[in-house]
Amino acid sequence: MLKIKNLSFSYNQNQEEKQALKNINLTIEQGEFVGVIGPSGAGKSTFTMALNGIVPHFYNSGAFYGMVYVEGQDTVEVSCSELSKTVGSVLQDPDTQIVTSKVEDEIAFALENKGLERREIEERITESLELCGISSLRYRQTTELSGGQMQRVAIAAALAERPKVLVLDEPTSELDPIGSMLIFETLQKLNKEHGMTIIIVEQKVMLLSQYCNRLMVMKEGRFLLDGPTKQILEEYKKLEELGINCPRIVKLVACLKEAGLYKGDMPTNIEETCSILASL
Ligand SMILES: Nc1ncnc2c1ncn2[C@@H]1O[C@H](COP(=O)(O)OP(=O)(O)OP(=O)(O)O)[C@@H](O)[C@H]1O
Repeated sequence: MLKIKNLSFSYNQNQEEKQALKNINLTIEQGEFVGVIGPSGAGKSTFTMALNGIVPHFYNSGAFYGMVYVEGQDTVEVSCSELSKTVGSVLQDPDTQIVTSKVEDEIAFALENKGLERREIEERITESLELCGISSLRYRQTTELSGGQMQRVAIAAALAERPKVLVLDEPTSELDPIGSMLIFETLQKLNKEHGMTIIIVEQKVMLLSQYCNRLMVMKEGRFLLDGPTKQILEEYKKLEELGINCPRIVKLVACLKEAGLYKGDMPTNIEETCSILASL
């Protein structure tokens, strides 16, 4: 479980510096699959970094107020490496995350540091590469990888650690639609079968609608909307005002609602939309 109390953060101690996070209070239960959206500069990356301890540990010239508890651990009290046993992270820029020269070494790196046996490490490398659809990259040099391949290697490395909580910051930004869907399918499997808590910042709202059970909408350091996915999609007018491009299925059903032709729930996927259309 993640519990955040009165969290505020600015990157600079300067009082006039704009706060990147402003008095955030929320709880995320174990097993939730949470999508975070919001315009550029809203504070999404800063929020993810507050969950894995990068904020405040790597930004110690900043001003951090409040508390973030991850599975009962206070992120200020516990080091990032200790926290990483519970929280896996996929950063926005995989270049900054990848530290070894060969893909399989990248996956093995944290596992070796944890002192796992060679056989266990082998199993986890094979499994996580398969889950991310990149088994063929196992013996490749990391410097030869495309941006999308790097993203998948970073995700595979995080998954191999089997964290209770996985925080991902735009992990599909360099992937095509099929590659992006494959990542979401993998995350869904881990969420459903292993109860992994997933918090993902993502621009592709359609994917979030399909896979997340909760959506949180951020602007200027605050969460303006937070609730079950369907409920947040009902707020399509506010989403558009915030500059968030709603999925086409939401736009279509919104037109039906406004024309008085449909009064039910907002769909979250194509199948639900088709049955709404068929019922008309
Ligand atoms: N290293 C930093 N030093 C100073 N200010 C920063 C730093 N990183 C981010 N900020 C500021 O903090 C605020 C929140 O930025 P953040 O990157 O968290 O937003 P975001 O929603 O993730 O944006 P994007 O979608 O563009 O990645 C912005 O005003 C940004 O300029």
